[in-house]
Amino acid sequence: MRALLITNPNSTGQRPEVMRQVLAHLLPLPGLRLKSVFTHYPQHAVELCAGLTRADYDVVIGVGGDGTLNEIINGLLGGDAAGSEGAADDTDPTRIAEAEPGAPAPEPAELPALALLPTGSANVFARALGFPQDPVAAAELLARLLREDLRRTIHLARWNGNWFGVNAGFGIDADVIARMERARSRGFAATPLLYLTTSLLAWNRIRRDPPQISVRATSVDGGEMELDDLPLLFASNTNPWTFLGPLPVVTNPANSFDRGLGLFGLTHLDGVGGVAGMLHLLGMGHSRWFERFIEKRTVRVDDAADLTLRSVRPRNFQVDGELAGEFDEIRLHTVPDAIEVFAPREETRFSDRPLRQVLRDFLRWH
Ligand SMILES: Nc1ncnc2c1ncn2[C@@H]1O[C@H](COP(=O)(O)OP(=O)(O)OP(=O)(O)O)[C@@H](O)[C@H]1O
Repeated sequence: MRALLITNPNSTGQRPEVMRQVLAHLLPLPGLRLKSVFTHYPQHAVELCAGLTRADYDVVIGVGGDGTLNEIINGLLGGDAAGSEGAADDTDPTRIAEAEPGAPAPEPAELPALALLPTGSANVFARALGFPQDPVAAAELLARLLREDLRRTIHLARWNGNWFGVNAGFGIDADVIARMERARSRGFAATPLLYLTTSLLAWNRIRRDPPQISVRATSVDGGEMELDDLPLLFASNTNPWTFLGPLPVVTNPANSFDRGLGLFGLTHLDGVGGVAGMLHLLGMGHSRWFERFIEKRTVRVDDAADLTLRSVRPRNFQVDGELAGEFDEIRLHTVPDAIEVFAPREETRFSDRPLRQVLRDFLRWH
C-alpha cells in the first residue's frame, strides 16, 4: 500500500514527539510504502493533492485539523481554492448566484482514499468518523484499519464549487472563528475554554444585532422549504456539528456521513426559548419533552440536497472552521458517496448521551 502522509506543522496539537509516536504505529505495517511531507504555507495541501489518483497513492493521510482536511479534499476532488481566496472582497450577489457549481467529481475508486489523524483543536471530522481525539491513539486505530482494509464511502458537500467535509455557515459560527483568529494572532492558545468564552460573547452580540439570514432548502426526497429572518443558521455534513472540548454540539441528531446536509436554525434568541436553544446546541436537552419545547423555535432539515443562504448584508462565512471571506449569498449542495475514508464502520451516536454524561464530560475536561 502506497501512502502519502501530509502533516500541517501549524496545527494546534502538532509536536515532534507526537509525530514520532504516530510513525511508530504506521511504519511497521507490512507492505506500507510511506512518503511523508510537511505543508509549508496555507493552501499547500491543496497543491500537494491536486491531480493525485489511486495510481499514485492508495491513501492520503492528513495529520492536522479540519482546515488541513478541507485542503486535502479540495486538492483531491478539484476544489476552486483560488475562488475561495478571491472571495473575500466579492460580495456581488449576482455573480455568486450565477457561479458554476464546480467541475464534476471524480469517482471515489479513482482517488486515493482519505485518512486523518487529529492534531487540530476541534478535529470535528476525525472525531465524527469515530477516531479518538488523541492523535497517537488515532494512529493505533488507523494502523488496524489499514491492515484490515476497513474503509467506507462518505458524503461530502460543496459551496460555490469548492468542497467541505464538516460544516459551513455565516453568522455566529463565522464570527466565533474570526474572533478566535484574532486571539490566536495575539498569541492566545485555541483552548476549548477560549472557544466557549468567545462563543458566549458572539452569542450576546448577535442577540443585540441579529443577522437576518434567509434560507431556501431542497431535501434529497424533493421537499422544499423557504424561511426568512433567522438569527442563527448552520449547515453541517457531520454529526456532531462541532466540539467544544469533549462537548459535542449536536444540531441534527439524525445527520450522518451517509445522508445529505443537516440544517439547523433558531427563530429567536431571546427569552426562555433562546436559552433552551443554546443549551440544545451545547449538547443538552435531547429528551422528548425538551425537543417538543424547542421544536417551535427551531428549523431543522436532516437530509438537504441543496441550500441557498442569504444575509441582508455581507457577513463572515466559515468553511470547516476557517474564514472564507464575506458573502451575502452562498449556495451549498451535498455530493453523495464522494470519497473513501479509512474509518471505523460503527456510527458514534453523541446525541444519545444522557445529560449526566454530558455534564460529567464537561467537568472532567476542566
Ligand atoms: N506551514 C504552515 N504554516 C502556516 N499555516 C499553515 C501551514 N500549513 C497549513 N497551514 C494552515 O493552518 C491552518 C490551520 O490548520 P488546521 O485547521 O489543520 O489546524 P487547527 O486550526 O489547529 O485545527 P481545527 O481546525 O481542527 O481547529 C489551515 O488553514 C492551513 O491552511
